[in-house]
Amino acid sequence: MKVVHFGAGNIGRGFVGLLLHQAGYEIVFADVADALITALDAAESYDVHEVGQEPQVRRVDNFRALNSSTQTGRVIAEIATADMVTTAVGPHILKFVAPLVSAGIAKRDGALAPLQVMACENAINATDILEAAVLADGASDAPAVGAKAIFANTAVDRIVPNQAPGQGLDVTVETFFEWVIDKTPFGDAVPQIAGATFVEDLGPYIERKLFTVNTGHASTAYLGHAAGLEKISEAMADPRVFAKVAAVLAETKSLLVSKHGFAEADQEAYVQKILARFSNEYLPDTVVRVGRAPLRKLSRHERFIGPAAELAENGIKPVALLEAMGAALRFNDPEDTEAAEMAGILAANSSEEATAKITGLGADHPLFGAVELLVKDVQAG
Ligand SMILES: NC(=O)c1ccc[n+]([C@@H]2O[C@H](COP(=O)([O-])OP(=O)(O)OC[C@H]3O[C@@H](n4cnc5c(N)ncnc54)[C@H](O)[C@@H]3O)[C@@H](O)[C@H]2O)c1
Ligand SMILES: O=P(O)(O)OC[C@@H](O)[C@@H](O)[C@H](O)[C@H](O)CO
Repeated sequence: MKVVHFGAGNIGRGFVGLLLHQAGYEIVFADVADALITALDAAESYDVHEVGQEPQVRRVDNFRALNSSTQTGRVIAEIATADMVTTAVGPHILKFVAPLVSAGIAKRDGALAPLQVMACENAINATDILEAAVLADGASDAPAVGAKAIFANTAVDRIVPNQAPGQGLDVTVETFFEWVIDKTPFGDAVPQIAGATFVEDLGPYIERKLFTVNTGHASTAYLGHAAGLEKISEAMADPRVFAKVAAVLAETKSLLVSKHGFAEADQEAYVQKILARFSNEYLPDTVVRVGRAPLRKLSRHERFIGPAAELAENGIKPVALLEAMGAALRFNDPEDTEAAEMAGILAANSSEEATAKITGLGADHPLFGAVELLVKDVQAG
């Protein structure tokens, strides 16, 4: 069995690559970072260091690596004969990967079993985004794509920080992981991946993950950054940040319990587990990594506006979420291009225009006025 995996970064090597290796797949990593691809292709193996309680080291081998910007023909040929394509590149990058997936599907022998495509990104239904881009590419018409490939949404959860310089290809990760995959597109050909969970209705799991793990994580990052802290575990050790993050997760918990029918006690246990994961002091994770790309994180259906808008629609003011969003609007990591873009939007627009541009909310939405007040506050300096 062979998988072509786009994105040989943190989650690509430290989670998707590891689980698919353990499931017996040969991995062809495809990435645009030339030094990384050269090193991976020359290596026999790399190690995944799981840190925290019950630490482990796991070895990954049986892989090759290709540069997906300079070796496109070879990447397409690999996809044409692969069993699976996965991605971990970032939701905004899927449109750049799609033409290669589309060409690989077009080249595929119709007698082969359908290619199984899964985008492993932090976004609601990321695989649907990739599928839409593959269809828009037009190398094959929709019935031909439908006959030769199946697309399954997934929710992936494992904290993988940026890796220390000098660590080579090895990856440090937390011990916890969860990979939930929509079972319905696979029919009788559900892949055997130890550790992955296949479910009939993925929607609640994706929202639970994004609006608990990622909402809480981003809140920790922005509130920690505002407090002058560098590491996520340091932010969690600050009682004021911790209390605010816990309050954010109490708000999203109330939404998730009422919307999806998760048992209150189960969701509370999930929240407590996540707070402990953020506090893992063996994990060298930083507020700038977790806070990266604030415009993406503040967009309409993402981890802040998504749950806060639904709470407001239900007549509930999301107080703690709004405080975390205020910190997000002030995120000013000089290395982050979206932070600079956000500062430009805040400087060049009225509060109403900036609120609409950053959040995608309509001026008549019940959350709009409260977010506009945050925007005004940031604009006032
Ligand atoms: N790191 C985590 O804790 C974590 C956990 C769950 C999900 N995710 C999600 O996984 C995705 C990747 O995150 P990450 O932390 O691994 O980021 P990363 O920056 O470590 O890795 C992304 C990789 O994609 C590569 N890339 C960029 N453009 C590409 C292109 N056009 N073609 C092929 N490769 C390309 C980059 O060179 C990089 O190696 C994101 O959607 C993220 O939200 C991350
Ligand atoms: O990857 P992002 O930028 O969407 O979010 C940053 C972190 O919250 C994220 O990478 C988490 O570490 C991960 O989602 C845990 O499963």
